[in-house]
Amino acid sequence: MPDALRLTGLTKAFGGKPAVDDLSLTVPAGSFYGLVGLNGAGKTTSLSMAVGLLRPDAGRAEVFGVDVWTEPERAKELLGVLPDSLGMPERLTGREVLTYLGLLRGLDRSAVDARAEELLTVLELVEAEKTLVSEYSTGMRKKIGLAVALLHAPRLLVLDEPFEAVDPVSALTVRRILRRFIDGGGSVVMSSHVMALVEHICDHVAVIDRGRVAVSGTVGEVKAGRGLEDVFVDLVGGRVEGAEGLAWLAS
Ligand SMILES: Nc1ncnc2c1ncn2[C@@H]1O[C@H](COP(=O)(O)OP(=O)(O)OP(=O)(O)O)[C@@H](O)[C@H]1O
Repeated sequence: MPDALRLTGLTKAFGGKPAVDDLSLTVPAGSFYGLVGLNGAGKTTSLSMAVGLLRPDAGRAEVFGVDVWTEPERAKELLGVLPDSLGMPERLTGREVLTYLGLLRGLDRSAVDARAEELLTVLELVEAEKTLVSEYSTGMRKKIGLAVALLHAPRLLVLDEPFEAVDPVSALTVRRILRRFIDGGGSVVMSSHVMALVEHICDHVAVIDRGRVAVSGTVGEVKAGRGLEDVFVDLVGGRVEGAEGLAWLAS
């Protein structure tokens, strides 16, 4: 079986400043892959190029062997995406968003209705289903975004910080949903800043540093008997200044 995601030499600069620099990464089918890195390391830019939301300056992105840029329609059938900033139809309710996007993706009405019902229930958005998306909290937006990503039963989920701002109970639900998705043959790539979470739920991890892959592999290989946080800080944290200044805070 082809790899779920294969990124080869992805490169992107903004205003001449490299954000992603010749980044290559392979996500095996069936894996739960975590991407970690400091703020501004290039995770969102890489994931956006990986799913066809941002055109790379150079490099390729393939989903199950399908090139995201030359065969976008085929690739998008295989992909479920939770982007960093959700461009949602703000004047629709959560249910309306699911119905609208489900029909747009070619699902028939009864399938859309049944799946929307189930997703809203499982993600505990039933109370909010009459509320316009513009009035959703940050965590609710993440959850409806995840529902949108799952709606057409993709084979690969690409999730930019899916747990950010999600309450602990919902986080557990999302973890269960993702686990079930993997157990059913799906593959997941997600970015996160929470090392403990990545260590616990992912089987593969890549540390992104200044637009490149600093290290990647199975979580066991990357950790090499240590904690993921220690490995991460050793790899990318050494140049960070401490908080020795700020003496005025103690006054
Ligand atoms: N649209 C843009 N215009 C200009 N610069 C950008 C743009 N998008 C990203 N960058 C820059 O590219 C670099 C990588 O940003 P990116 O958002 O990919 O990092 P990240 O690893 O996702 O960070 P975070 O963990 O804070 O979300 C940063 O220096 C950022 O300022």
